Amino acid sequence: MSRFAPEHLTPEQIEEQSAVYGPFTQAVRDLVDAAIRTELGGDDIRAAQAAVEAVTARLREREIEGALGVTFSEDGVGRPWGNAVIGLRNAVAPPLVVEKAEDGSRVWSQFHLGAAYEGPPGCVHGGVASLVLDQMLGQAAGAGGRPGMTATLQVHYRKPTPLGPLRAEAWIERTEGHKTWARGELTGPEGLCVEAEGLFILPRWAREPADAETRPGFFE
Ligand SMILES: CCCCCCCCCC(=O)SCCNC(=O)CCNC(=O)[C@H](O)C(C)(C)COP(=O)(O)OP(=O)(O)OC[C@H]1O[C@@H](n2cnc3c(N)ncnc32)[C@H](O)[C@@H]1OP(=O)(O)O
Repeated sequence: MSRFAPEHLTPEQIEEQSAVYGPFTQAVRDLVDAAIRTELGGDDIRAAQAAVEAVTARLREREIEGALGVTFSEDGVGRPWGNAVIGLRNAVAPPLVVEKAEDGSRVWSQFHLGAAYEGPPGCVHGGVASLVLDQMLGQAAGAGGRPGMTATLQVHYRKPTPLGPLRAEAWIERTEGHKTWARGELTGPEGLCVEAEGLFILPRWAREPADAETRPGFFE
């Protein structure tokens, strides 16, 4: 749990970093998509591999140890840039841009899942649907002032989820002490595909006063 770190950047510095890393990460996503779908072969692919390996070696000249974690500015706004679903700097993330209702009662996102997320032919992998809904339910809990970690997640696959444009929505169902039950759904152009319900718990280390010094801003 050491990767919740304060990093006091000004809004201008954050904007500057987003403007650099956001488009770069999108270019890496495009590379992944192109690598899956290209019909080139042989020498063209060997040349592309050498070019990609050269870029990777250049990037590794200066890198952090381990994962990116979540960094926070003084105003408490977090930057989960390494997150697998919403991370601005994570090319594995679609990424989802999550919107929330002003009163915090719901969150939703419209996004696109392409070839990199395929399970059944032409359809979203079930684990990816579950990944997206886990994040959305967690964000619904957070938006309602009830942040927590996923304790349970039950996923109901109602019909295959087509790759392409999708919408996810989530909300808090009920609360009890440090427990929050959230629900959500993933819909495609033809309607509901996946539903999920989950239990989110504010962990003991984040809620006990004895741990206040080590409590990350993430859970405040
Ligand atoms: C704004 C934020 C937006 C962020 C969105 C993030 C979305 C992404 C979400 C994730 O992917 S989180 C990663 C996946 N989840 C985990 O890795 C969680 C791993 N498990 C834990 O860290 C702890 O087990 C957990 C936080 C779930 C509970 O730890 P606690 O130390 O709080 O447990 P404690 O023993 O104090 O139990 C508190 C209560 O919860 C209950 N409980 C604990 N674990 C449970 C469980 N797994 N299922 C059901 N109930 C559980 C426990 O019985 C008890 O109930 P009672 O108060 O009624 O006695």
